[in-house]
Amino acid sequence: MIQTSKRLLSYIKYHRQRFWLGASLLTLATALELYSPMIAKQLIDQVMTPAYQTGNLNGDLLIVLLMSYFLLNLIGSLLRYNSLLLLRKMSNRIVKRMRNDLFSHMHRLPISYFDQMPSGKVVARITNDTEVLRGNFYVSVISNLLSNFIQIIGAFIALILLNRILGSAMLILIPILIIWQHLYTKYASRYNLAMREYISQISGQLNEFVQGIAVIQAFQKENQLYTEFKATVQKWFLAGRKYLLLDSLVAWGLGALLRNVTILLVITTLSAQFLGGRMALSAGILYVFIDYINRLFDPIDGFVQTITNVQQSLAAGKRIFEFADQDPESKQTTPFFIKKGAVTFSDVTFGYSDEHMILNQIDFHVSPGETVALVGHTGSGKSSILNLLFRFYDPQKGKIIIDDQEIARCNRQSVREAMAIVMQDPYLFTGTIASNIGMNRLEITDEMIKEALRQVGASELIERYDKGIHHPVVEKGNEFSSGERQLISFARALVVDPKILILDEATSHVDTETEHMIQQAMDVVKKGRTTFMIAHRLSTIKDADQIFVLDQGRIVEQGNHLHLLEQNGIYHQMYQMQAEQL
Ligand SMILES: Nc1ncnc2c1ncn2[C@@H]1O[C@H](COP(=O)(O)OP(=O)(O)OP(=O)(O)O)[C@@H](O)[C@H]1O
Repeated sequence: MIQTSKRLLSYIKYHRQRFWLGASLLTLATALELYSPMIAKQLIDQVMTPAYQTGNLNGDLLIVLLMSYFLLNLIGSLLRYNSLLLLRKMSNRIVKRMRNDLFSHMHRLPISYFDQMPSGKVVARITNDTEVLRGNFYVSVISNLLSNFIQIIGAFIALILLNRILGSAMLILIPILIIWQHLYTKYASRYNLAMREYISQISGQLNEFVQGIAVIQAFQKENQLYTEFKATVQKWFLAGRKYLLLDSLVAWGLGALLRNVTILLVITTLSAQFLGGRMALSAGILYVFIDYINRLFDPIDGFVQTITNVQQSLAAGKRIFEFADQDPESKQTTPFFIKKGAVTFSDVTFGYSDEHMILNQIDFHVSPGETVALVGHTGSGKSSILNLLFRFYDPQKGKIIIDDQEIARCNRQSVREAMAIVMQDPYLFTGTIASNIGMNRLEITDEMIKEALRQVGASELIERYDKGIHHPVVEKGNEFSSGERQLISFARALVVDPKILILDEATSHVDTETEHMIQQAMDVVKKGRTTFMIAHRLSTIKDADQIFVLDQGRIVEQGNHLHLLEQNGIYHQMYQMQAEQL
């Protein structure tokens, strides 16, 4: 908690001037407002009481005091307004910085982090949690704590100056309030944290629902997901109810009770000070005493809300820092240079977790320009080999060497830049056809993009739209067929002219005609490059120079198509089965 508060406060250092100016204005505003009951006291004791007793009204003094009261409060309001403005500006800037930092941190995290973390939770860290800090912490918490603190101290000093004994006696309120706040904080934080956790789960479920809406509807999973969603909302509701009950009881019920009892005790004590039928103190003092007691309790009531805000902010801060503290991928600086594209896997063993290995002692060598096909039953480890080659993950044991350089020792980005990958389900970004192919790299011109589209046989996409390759792409390219999305991603791979190309099951989801079109595009893209491909249809890999047959994370057969058929093993069986299905 203390650690989180310190870290949250440390962001203020970027906006020191704004903060100190805001805090000083707020202190001044609170102090000025605190002085106003003293003017009211003068008004009662020096103008109204004598006027009643003598029948003469001191008009000049009345005007001076009324004007002073008015001016004091006006200046106080203006100062408070300006200080809040400064603190809000500071808060917006801090959250802007945090969001940018978190975003850039996010894409330095290893892919394995996202395997365990639902995307909704990551989104919630960068949007909701930072928003809590913006609204609650950097404005409400800081300004309330500061002005409440000054108001409480000021009110106590004023009460002691007005009546030393009674004022000092009221210091007894301090331990009572501390115990009260302690108990409240203890129980409220439990429910508060639970509520935030459920909110985070709700946003995770929503995210999953929106992303998978097509599959959900196709498999009529709406009811099941709705039931799960309702259950989480119910948990949030129950935690919220407990929190509300506690909050109402402590914040409002007990607060009002304590305030009224204090006022009653003070009035009783003061009214006992009668001397010969006359009060020993003025009406002004009685008024000012009650006013300061109210001013003492106002921040105390507000304090409970502030504590709620502090807790919400600390919980949000804790989650943000947990995310920010995730170790980013180690950053090697050695640049990776690719000359020919020779790939060697040497005794590679790998698992997504250290306990369970998925690939075992994988050994192979691929010469520059060769086409390699990976085949095997589902879950045999084909995609995992490509994940390692592209350095989405690093192996636990063994080496992956490209052109004499061990990729695990080289800068990840430069390894990835040397290759191009065409994924099973190509992802199109919001932008245009051109930006999805050139990926906003300045060295790639419109002409190069058009040429790439022509080469993969997608000239039609250039002519179809008024804006040509600058036709907008929205919603992950839903407007395009899966074959067209595939062709766009081939053009994306082709335009960077990579030495190594990775094709993940590019033809498994399309019809025969599109497959033929994609097959032709693949032949164009593969030319002159080392290509790794996974294809479930064995007919598409007949021409591969090497075929690796995987079974339970091991290469069990290896060779070209004819060689593997002769071996009469798994490949032969798979080929026969597919031939029978045709
Ligand atoms: N991100 C991941 N985290 C944990 N385990 C994973 C992950 N990705 C894959 N696996 C596991 O690794 C094993 C091999 O998966 P892989 O995707 O490499 O197989 P594959 O041969 O490509 O299968 P398919 O043909 O179905 O795509 C599977 O048992 C799978 O459950």
